[in-house]
Amino acid sequence: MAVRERENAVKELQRRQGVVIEQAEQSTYRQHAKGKLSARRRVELLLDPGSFVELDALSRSAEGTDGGGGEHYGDGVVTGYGTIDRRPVCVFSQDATFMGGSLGEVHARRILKVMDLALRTGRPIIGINDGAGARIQEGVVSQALYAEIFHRNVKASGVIPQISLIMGYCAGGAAYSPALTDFVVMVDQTSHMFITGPDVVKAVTGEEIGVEELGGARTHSSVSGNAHYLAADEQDAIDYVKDLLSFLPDNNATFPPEYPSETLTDDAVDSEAERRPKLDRIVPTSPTQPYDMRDVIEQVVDDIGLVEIQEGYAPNIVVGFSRIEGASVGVVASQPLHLAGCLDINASEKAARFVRTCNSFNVPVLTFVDVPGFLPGTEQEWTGIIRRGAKLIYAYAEATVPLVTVITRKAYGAGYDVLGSKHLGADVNLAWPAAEIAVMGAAGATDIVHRKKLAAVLAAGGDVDAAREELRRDYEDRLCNPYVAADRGYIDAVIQPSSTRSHVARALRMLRSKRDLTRTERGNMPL
Ligand SMILES: CCCC(=O)SCCNC(=O)CCNC(=O)[C@H](O)C(C)(C)COP(=O)(O)OP(=O)(O)OC[C@H]1O[C@@H](n2cnc3c(N)ncnc32)[C@H](O)[C@@H]1OP(=O)(O)O
Repeated sequence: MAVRERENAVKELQRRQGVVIEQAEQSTYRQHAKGKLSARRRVELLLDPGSFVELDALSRSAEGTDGGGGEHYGDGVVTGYGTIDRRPVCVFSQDATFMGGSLGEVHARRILKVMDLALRTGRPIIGINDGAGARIQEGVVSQALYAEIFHRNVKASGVIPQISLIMGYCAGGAAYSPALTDFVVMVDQTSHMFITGPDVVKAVTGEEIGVEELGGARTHSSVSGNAHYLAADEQDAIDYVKDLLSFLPDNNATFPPEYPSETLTDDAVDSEAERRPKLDRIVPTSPTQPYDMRDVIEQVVDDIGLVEIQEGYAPNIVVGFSRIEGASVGVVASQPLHLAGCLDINASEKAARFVRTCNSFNVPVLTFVDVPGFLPGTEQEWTGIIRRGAKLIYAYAEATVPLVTVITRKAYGAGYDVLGSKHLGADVNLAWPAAEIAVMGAAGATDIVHRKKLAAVLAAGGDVDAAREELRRDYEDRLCNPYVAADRGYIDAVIQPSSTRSHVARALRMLRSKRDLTRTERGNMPL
């Protein structure tokens, strides 16, 4: 190539790059007018400074489908890779200022390409969704390519972490891609997800509802459970994603990163310095008085505390990530502050999904139990507590990551079995001295088991209340304590609450080498 031709070729590249920059500036201006950040700026904030490498920046939408906008690059999406906390990740970010961020052929192929790259290289993928779903002008091609994205989401499920940020509209079938990912983060007031919008809802059902109430971030964080975090603004959403990634490995064949932390000494259990005396006073003496299980968690995990997931949804169970001795741990805890910590459908599904997420990504599960059982009532029975509660049993029973369980107070009935019991495969089970491990509480059990005896006392004109109290005490002493379970090895140790952190830390340290060694395809048959 002659020198002049080469100079012209470089000039043409620079011209095209100039168009991309101009487009980006226009997009920024239009998004700011709506109180939102541009697609590119979001990527910049998410990734380490200067680490973003864009792919397909000069791709163009198929001729005639770009709304007559002339030369336009990128087709309404920014894709590429970079690093977060120096760990490589892949990313895509939809640009709502081009054809509403709708998914046309080139737009979709860019997303598919970066998803494939993430899967091939075993890197997390973060999708920033801000688009109008299938591009109407591209018809079935757009629908088909959405299905290809769903297909990739499923192939990547449990293999690499997939995180969705919703930063605008995510409407129609498009919402199923985030739903297939591990975590969905929404921004208060500016994120909206729905299968059909308010107009269609009104036309079909006659119901009048606004877009915020139908599919806003608050609705999905507290009512539907579709969102895992309600961010105050876009920066908060991005910070939460970074936090999540710090607890997860790059893929299911590796382990989460470890962070510097104070390691407990080997004689930690009796070391005064490592005791957390507040734990000895947290559980109230009355079995019906609530307390905040988060106070217990804070005393056991490292100083970073708990990064909660689905905080506003099914608050009768708390789930989230933390660290112990600098290593990731997933925490599941019944919460006596709500519904007395009963398990219901929403709590069961929330916890089951979280246990499965931890199991996919080699994160040990630490369970705290104060559960009076499953929530009674027709509403729960008719909406499937049997089938949907069983999901939690399934999740624990299939988990192969280290499982450590601490019973702080009640572990009644099926609640005992379901929440990380030894019988479902937990590795280390601990109980506090006042734990009540039994089929049910003392009052209910006394009335059922001693109904005839109490009726006889009544008929004879005796003091029924005194008789009931005596029988209740007898039940508490004989059956409603941690020692019947400890006798049989269902509980490995009854521990003083203040030494819980040391016990848990040492158990997790011992379990670090736990692997699923029972896979039958490696069996050595007697040939
Ligand atoms: C398997 C997947 C199947 C699906 O995705 S089905 C879902 C199909 N999508 C939809 O039903 C959403 C249709 N769009 C809307 O409801 C609204 O545009 C939406 C998302 C609520 C945003 O509303 P606004 O913020 O008021 O914006 P707007 O309506 O003025 O639109 C901005 C520009 O985007 C364009 N646009 C919106 N949705 C589009 C689409 N699906 N395909 C192609 N272009 C689309 C719209 O024409 C407008 O363009 P322009 O700026 O006027 O040139």
